Amino acid sequence: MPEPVSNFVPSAAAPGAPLSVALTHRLRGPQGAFDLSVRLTIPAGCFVVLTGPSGAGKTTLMRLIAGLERPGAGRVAMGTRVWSDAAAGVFVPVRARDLGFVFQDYALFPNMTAAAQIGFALPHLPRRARAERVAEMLEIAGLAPLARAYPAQLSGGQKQRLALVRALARGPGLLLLDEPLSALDPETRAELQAHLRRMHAHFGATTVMTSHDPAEAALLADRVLRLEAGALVHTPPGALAQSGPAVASRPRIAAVSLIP
Ligand SMILES: Nc1ncnc2c1ncn2[C@@H]1O[C@H](COP(=O)(O)OP(=O)(O)OP(=O)(O)O)[C@@H](O)[C@H]1O
Repeated sequence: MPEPVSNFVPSAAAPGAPLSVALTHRLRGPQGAFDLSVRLTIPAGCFVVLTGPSGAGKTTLMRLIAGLERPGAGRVAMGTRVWSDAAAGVFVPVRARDLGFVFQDYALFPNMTAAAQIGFALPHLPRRARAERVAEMLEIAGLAPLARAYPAQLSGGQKQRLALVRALARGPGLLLLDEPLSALDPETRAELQAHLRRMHAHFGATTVMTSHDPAEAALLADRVLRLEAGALVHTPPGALAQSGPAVASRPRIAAVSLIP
């Protein structure tokens, strides 16, 4: 049985902010060290899916954007706000960045109810406003009847919907989703894909999601990017459904700008 999905009507998208990344970071893989070297600009409100083989550096790139790791060199900026600039010694800690993130393993607190998990993300709000916001987010996630449930009482799809609204509760400009659907069965995964698109339309956050699934990437993304051995490579339209040629035969590109 498909999970019940909230019947809320998406509002006009609130604009996120453009994300600019120009960084280099040394990775140490099993076959030796290599550079993650990425330059891209993602326009406000754009939904980008990042694909590529295992070990290409997708998760590391997400962590560098989030501020969970410091880039070896280069700069990350969200709109006019510089989040990290290695040369200038700027590094805004993750908690001070206008972003939300969701990872494959939910990262929910096992001892907190669904409502408390969302409330935890809103410490800046007065009690009443926080309770209202929590109720609204539970409604959006289709989890209102499960407000008092603990993660162990939720299905995989419910947990991931909860993780998603928790990440969105503050209305972040940027949403980072690292393999958020890969632990789900195919039916729940399809349901969550539709849910993600609705969330994106509703909240309007600039979104970067990693996925190994080319069909999922094509379905969800405004733009699909492919990372191979630390570098972005061109992906001609239609090429994503096939397995790509070897890295060496692909044109390497120094910069991808998604600004029209
Ligand atoms: N903090 C780090 N410092 C240096 N190297 C790292 C660090 N974290 C991961 N690596 C290495 O960088 C490479 C890329 O790892 P990463 O997890 O980013 O790849 P990925 O594309 O997300 O892979 P997957 O699709 O399997 O999740 C791996 O070889 C890993 O061992």
